[in-house]
Amino acid sequence: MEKVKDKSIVTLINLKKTFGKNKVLRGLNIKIPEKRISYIIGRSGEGKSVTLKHIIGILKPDEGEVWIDGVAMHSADERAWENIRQQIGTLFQDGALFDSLNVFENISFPIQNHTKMPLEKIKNEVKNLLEIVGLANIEEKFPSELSIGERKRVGLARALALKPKLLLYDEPTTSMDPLIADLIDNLIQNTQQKIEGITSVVISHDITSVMNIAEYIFFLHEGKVYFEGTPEEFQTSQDALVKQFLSGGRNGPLAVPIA
Ligand SMILES: Nc1ncnc2c1ncn2[C@@H]1O[C@H](COP(=O)(O)OP(=O)(O)OP(=O)(O)O)[C@@H](O)[C@H]1O
Repeated sequence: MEKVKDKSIVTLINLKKTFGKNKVLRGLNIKIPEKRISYIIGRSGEGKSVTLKHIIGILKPDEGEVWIDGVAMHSADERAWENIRQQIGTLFQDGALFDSLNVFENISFPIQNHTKMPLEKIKNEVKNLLEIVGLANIEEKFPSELSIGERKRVGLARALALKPKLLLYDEPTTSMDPLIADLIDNLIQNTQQKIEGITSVVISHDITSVMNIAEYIFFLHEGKVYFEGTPEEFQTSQDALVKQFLSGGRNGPLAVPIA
């Protein structure tokens, strides 16, 4: 299989994706740095989720290249995608837990599906995963008995179950009150610190979270990366669009405010 030399875990090259007349990605270039927390940000509808879906292979590009961990996924078959997806943990907006399964069954689901680990070991593993996300002794509970924050934590524990190299968060703090948003920001940061070598990618338009915890930022606009850099570079940018995004204001080149 084709390999690249660079060490970025995800590289998207000149990615193009159109739905009907809607040109969503128009030549997107992204190189996600390894072992850091990167944010992909931008206005609603700019293609953040579409980008994420290309990274997990739910969507295929019309044009362009998707490289994951050195493998050319744009020319890969479904089997190769299944293999690579085992290295990717995804935390969807609502945690995406199975309502009819308890916490133990939810977290152990990927382990039971993809490994032959004996039950006793799985029990230990689930306990460890719960510990990483700051929970204990809730294995028997069902999702309906959990708070939003707990559901997110359980979703994260499940995303971590197969020890992924890459962790994707889809709008983790959207429509959360500021206290829960803070808690989730801490969770993202703690997870990054606790799991050696992991790379985190967060899709967000929550500018507070971005500035609190991003180590690197990609700002999408009109189907491309309009600006990329560290939070400091973002904050000191004199670009009118970047400044408007930061302030969330109505005044600036963006016709509609951000959030
Ligand atoms: N499967 C699809 N079929 C048709 N159009 C789609 C599909 N998926 C996304 N789109 C369109 O692509 C555009 C970008 O959507 P996307 O969900 O990536 O935006 P976003 O930047 O994540 O926005 P938000 O912050 O609101 O979630 C939208 O206009 C959306 O309607």
